[in-house]
Amino acid sequence: MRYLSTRGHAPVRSFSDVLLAGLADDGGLYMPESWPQFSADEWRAMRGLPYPELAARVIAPFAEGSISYETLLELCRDAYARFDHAAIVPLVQVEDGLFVQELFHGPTLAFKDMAMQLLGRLFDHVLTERDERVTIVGATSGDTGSAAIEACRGRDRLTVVILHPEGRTSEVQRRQMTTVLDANIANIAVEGTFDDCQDLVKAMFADAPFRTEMRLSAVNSINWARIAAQIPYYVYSALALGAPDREVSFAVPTGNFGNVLAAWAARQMGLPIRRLCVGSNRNDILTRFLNANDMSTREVAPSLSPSMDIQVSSNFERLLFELLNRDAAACERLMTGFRATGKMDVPDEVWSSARELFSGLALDDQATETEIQRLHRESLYLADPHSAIGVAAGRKYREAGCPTVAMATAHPAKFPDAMRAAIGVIPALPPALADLYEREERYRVVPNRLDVVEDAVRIGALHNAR
Ligand SMILES: Cc1ncc(COP(=O)(O)O)c(C=O)c1O
Ligand SMILES: N[C@@H](CCOP(=O)(O)O)C(=O)O
Repeated sequence: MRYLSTRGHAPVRSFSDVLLAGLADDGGLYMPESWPQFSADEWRAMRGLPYPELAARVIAPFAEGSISYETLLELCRDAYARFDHAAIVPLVQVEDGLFVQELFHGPTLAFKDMAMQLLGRLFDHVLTERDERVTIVGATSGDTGSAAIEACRGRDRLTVVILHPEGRTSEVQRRQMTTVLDANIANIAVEGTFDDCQDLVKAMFADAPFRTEMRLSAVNSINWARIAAQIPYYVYSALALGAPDREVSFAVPTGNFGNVLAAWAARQMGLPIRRLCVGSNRNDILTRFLNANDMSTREVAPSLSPSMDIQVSSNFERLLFELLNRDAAACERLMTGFRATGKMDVPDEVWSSARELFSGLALDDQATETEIQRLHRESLYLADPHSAIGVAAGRKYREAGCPTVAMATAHPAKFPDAMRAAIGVIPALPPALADLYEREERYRVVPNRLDVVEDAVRIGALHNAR
C-alpha cells in the first residue's frame, strides 16, 4: 500500500516510510492511496478469531509491500500478550442494545495501548531492518504519553520525548510518564495546553533542519500506523454482534478524532457501520461542528475528562480530505485558513455528508458525573469520565435493531478524584502500578517556546546516546 499526503505536496510513500516519517513533509497527514476491501465472506471468516490474529489480518493490507503477514502476526501476538484480559477487548452489555467495549486492559490502562504496543514493535522491526535510529516526539493530554513510553522504554533505536501540558493531566497519568527513568525516555511539562503541545510537535516537524538533525518521528495519531492499529477492535466487536449480516453503530469519546477515525476507516473497508456517535466534554468543537457547522476554536477549559481537553482535533483533516473527494489543494486551503483564523469555513456539502454518518453530543462535568452515577447504579458498571461520555452519546443516538457499542477508553483508576466525587469509590490501581505514588518522578517544566523545547529534545536524545 502507498500513502499520500492530505496537502498534496509530499512524495507518495510506503507503510514503513510513513511509520518512520509520522507527519508528511508538507505538514499534511498520510492517507492510504485506496481503501482495502473485505467481502462479507472474508469478514465472516474472521469471526471468533483470537484478537492478535484478527488484528494482523485487518492491518496486513495497509502494510502490504513493507511488512509480511507472518511478521505482523508475530508482532501482534507479542504486543497483546501483556494485556490483563483474555479477550483483550471484552464487550460488556450495559443496557438493551447498548454495549461497552473495554479498551483499557493494556499496561497503561487506556486505549492507547491497543495501537502503541504494536507501534513500539513495528518501529523496532523497521529500524533494525534499516539499521537506523529515530527520535520520537509526542504530545499528550495524558494517555498517549504513558502508552508510548511504556511501549518504547528500553528500545535502544528509539529516543522518546513526550510533551504534556503542565498541571492538566490527572496525577496518575502524569506519574505513569514521569516515573519511567529509562535512558531513552524524557518528559517535558509545557506551560500551556495540549493544543500548545501538539502545535510544538508540528512546529518541530516543520523545522526541516531540526527534523533532519534529530531524525524525528511521531507516535501521535498523526502517524497513520496508529490509526491502522486502532481499526481491528471495531471489527472485533462488530463481528461479535452480527456483522457483516447486521449493522452496528459506535459511540466514541473524542478529542484528537483518531479513535473515531479508525471506526470510519473500518467502514471505508466495508464493515457495515450505521452511525458514529462522537462524545465531547465542554471542549466541544467537534459537536458544534456536527450540530451547527461551527468549527471555531475557543479557549480550552479543564474538565473531568482531561484527555479530551482539546480544541484542534488533528485527524479531522483526514476526514475532510476524503469528504472533499481527496482534493488536496482545497484541504490545504481550509487547514491553512483554520490555522490562521481559528475558524474553518467547511463547505455545506462536506458538512452534510459528515452529518449523514456522524452525530455529536457534548456533556459538561455535571452531566458526565450524572452518567457515571447512572451506569454505576443501573448497570453496575464503573466507567471513567471519558468512557461515560461515550456511553451517553451512544444512548442518545442508538436506534432500535442496531446494536451500539461505546468505547471505554480508560480504566477508572486513572481518574480517582473524579470517581470519588461521582460515586464515592476510588477504583484500585492494578498491582503493577500499586506503588506509583512512591516512585521517583523526573521531568522538566518549560515555557511554551519552540527554541526551548527543541533544546530539551536535544538534551533528551543526548542523554540516551550516552
Ligand atoms: C481516555 C481517552 N478517551 C478519549 C480520548 C479521545 O480520543 P481521540 O483523541 O482519539 O479522539 C483520549 C485521547 O485521545 C483519551 O485518552
Ligand atoms: N488524548 C490524547 C491526545 C493525543 O491523541 P493522539 O491519539 O493523537 O495521540 C492523549 O491522551 O494524549
